[in-house]
Amino acid sequence: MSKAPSQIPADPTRDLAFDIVCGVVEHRRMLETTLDRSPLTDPRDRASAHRLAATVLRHMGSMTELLQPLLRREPPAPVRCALLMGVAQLRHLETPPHAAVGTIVSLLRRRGLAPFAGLANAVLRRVARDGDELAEGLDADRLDVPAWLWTAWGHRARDIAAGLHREAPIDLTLKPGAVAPEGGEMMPNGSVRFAPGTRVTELEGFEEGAFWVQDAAATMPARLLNISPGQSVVDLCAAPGGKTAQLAVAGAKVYAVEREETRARRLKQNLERLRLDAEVIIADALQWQPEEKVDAVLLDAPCSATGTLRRHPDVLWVKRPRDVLALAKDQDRLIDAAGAMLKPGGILLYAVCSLQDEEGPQRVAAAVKRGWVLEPFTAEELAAMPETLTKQGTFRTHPGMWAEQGGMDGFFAARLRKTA
Ligand SMILES: C[S@@+](CC[C@H](N)C(=O)[O-])C[C@H]1O[C@@H](n2cnc3c(N)ncnc32)[C@H](O)[C@@H]1O
Repeated sequence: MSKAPSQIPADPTRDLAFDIVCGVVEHRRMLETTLDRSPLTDPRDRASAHRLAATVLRHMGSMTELLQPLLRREPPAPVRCALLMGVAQLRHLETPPHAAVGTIVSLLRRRGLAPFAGLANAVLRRVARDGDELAEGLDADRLDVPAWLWTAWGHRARDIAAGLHREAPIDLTLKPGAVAPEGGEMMPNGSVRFAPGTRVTELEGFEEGAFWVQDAAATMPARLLNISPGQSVVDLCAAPGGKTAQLAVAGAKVYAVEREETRARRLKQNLERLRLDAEVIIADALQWQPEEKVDAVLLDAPCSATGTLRRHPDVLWVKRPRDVLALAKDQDRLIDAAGAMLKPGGILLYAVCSLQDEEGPQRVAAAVKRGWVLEPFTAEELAAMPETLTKQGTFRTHPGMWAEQGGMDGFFAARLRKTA
């Protein structure tokens, strides 16, 4: 006899993970959007739901392929999502088989999908028993990346895909003179690296503002601006403020421009915790102008964020090629808006956390055609990460780099000089 819904044990973590996965698969809804809407408040439950959903999204292509021979006909999308959660628990999260199967059967019953409970029970038991055999010969790296991205990444695709299968570590940037919290690994660029999932608010020095969270690759654009104390810098698209903090530490007069009010509030809070000074301006970078022209602009432009897929695997299945083209147009506009803020001869450091050529090298080539001059980075400037210097003198990273030490986010950066 099937259980009445009220007798089925509650499981808010898996309910939220299910909502996240279904949101991505059925509605192309970003993971954070579902998380923001969730009434679940306990931070540990939210973190567990996030981890389960992210694991599904990270391995979705290969797990879909693994399930294929076990399904006689295509199940409804929510049932497929629940099955994928079951496979993720069994094959990637080391959940004991009875729990992995039982929790998914209960989930289906709670969510009005009881007629599929038997199917889930049979399919997941089979995966628990014969999973290794079913996975044999599957090219997980290839299957877990949508075809359009695989093609766009060219010869780097396999290395990037392998990097995406690893959970991202947590990197800290230290304030000058601060002592690194215990347990971290010092990286060649000076970042201190901790294991994925580390709770930074519990690390020594957090309250005192000794550090902020920033991927090793993300530290480079602000550094490559080579700002001198007293220079004026506009940080465009600034929240949550990792790069603003670096510019403030360098002794610049910093104007941090952010369009979203809630994100600007977070930026202010971060600066307060770090006891650093910058003028935070809530404005659209396309409209705002400083009262006086500045020496430099750092533009960390809004982008497809494919460089941060390790942390945001939903982007794999939510973004489409046309999103990249639309973003590229905005990036051109932002580059020229930055030009209007600069003194003649001023420097623009253009950066995106994207792996796509359209948002990186192609934007720089287009800017050069419009009169900007590319000022190549030197080998000395990138001595800590020599593999990131391209032939053109731009900076480029991807998640397959530093593979032995846990990888890094994908970033692109170029230095452009305003001519007149
Ligand atoms: C990639 S994040 C920036 C990360 C940030 N630079 C850092 O290092 O912490 C992009 C930010 O740009 C903001 N943004 C997007 N378009 C904008 C615009 N036209 N004007 C100002 N801010 C914008 C977004 O709200 C978002 O906070």
